[in-house]
Amino acid sequence: MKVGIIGFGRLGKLLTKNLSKDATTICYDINISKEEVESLGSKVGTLEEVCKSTILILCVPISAIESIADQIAPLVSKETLVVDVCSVKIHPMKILEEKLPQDTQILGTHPMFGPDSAAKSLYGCKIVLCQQRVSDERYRNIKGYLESHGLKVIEATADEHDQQIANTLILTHTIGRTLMEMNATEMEIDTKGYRRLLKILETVENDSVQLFKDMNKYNPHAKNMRTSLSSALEETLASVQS
Ligand SMILES: O=C(O)C(=O)C[C@]1(C(=O)O)C=C[C@@H](O)C=C1
Repeated sequence: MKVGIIGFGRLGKLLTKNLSKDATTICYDINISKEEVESLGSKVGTLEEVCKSTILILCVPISAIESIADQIAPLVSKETLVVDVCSVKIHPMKILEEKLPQDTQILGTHPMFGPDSAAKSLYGCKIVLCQQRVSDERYRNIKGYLESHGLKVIEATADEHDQQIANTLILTHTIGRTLMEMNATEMEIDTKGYRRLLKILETVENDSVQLFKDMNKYNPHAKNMRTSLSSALEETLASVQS
């Protein structure tokens, strides 16, 4: 089995490192270091070459999915299963369904881990699968592979995913970015609770502003979460002023 990976950013590197232990992998990005790819057990390929893989994983920013779909549409073979790993699910799956040839299979996934939370191992990490345009057999094989590596598979529709992730991941990143904006840092006189609050930064501060903007922009449930967060904060602040 050959796995192609488009996008050699933070998540692309993590997936390359882990998948290369079990499969032949091939990576493509506009700017890519041959040495770094090879150090992870993979090799660099052209866009045409990665598109011929059995499984093609798109590790690109959410806002780049549309242009990547346009680029790969004429190149993917009928046998290729295209997998997206975006932090939102309705948007990329809709785009891929519209843009890719009808007989190309598509699997929506959201690995709920990254280089910070899964630096040592993927064991026990969660991944969401949205079985929308993929055969039962392929879906079962992928689910089995993930579970055999200790991953906890959560099956959901794209809408269920986006609703819950708005109130979990996006809320966390919003609070984390707010703490960063306040320059919150360890102090001599602080508490265990405060240190626990700062822990949020460990999974947020290394992620790009682009990811934060995209996860908000492309999740139709994010606005509701932001509205309830902001009114809850107002209520809380108002309660100490009265
Ligand atoms: O572990 C990390 O590096 C992450 O930032 C992963 C993280 C998170 O914030 O927990 C970030 C984006 C995702 O789509 C899922 C998980």
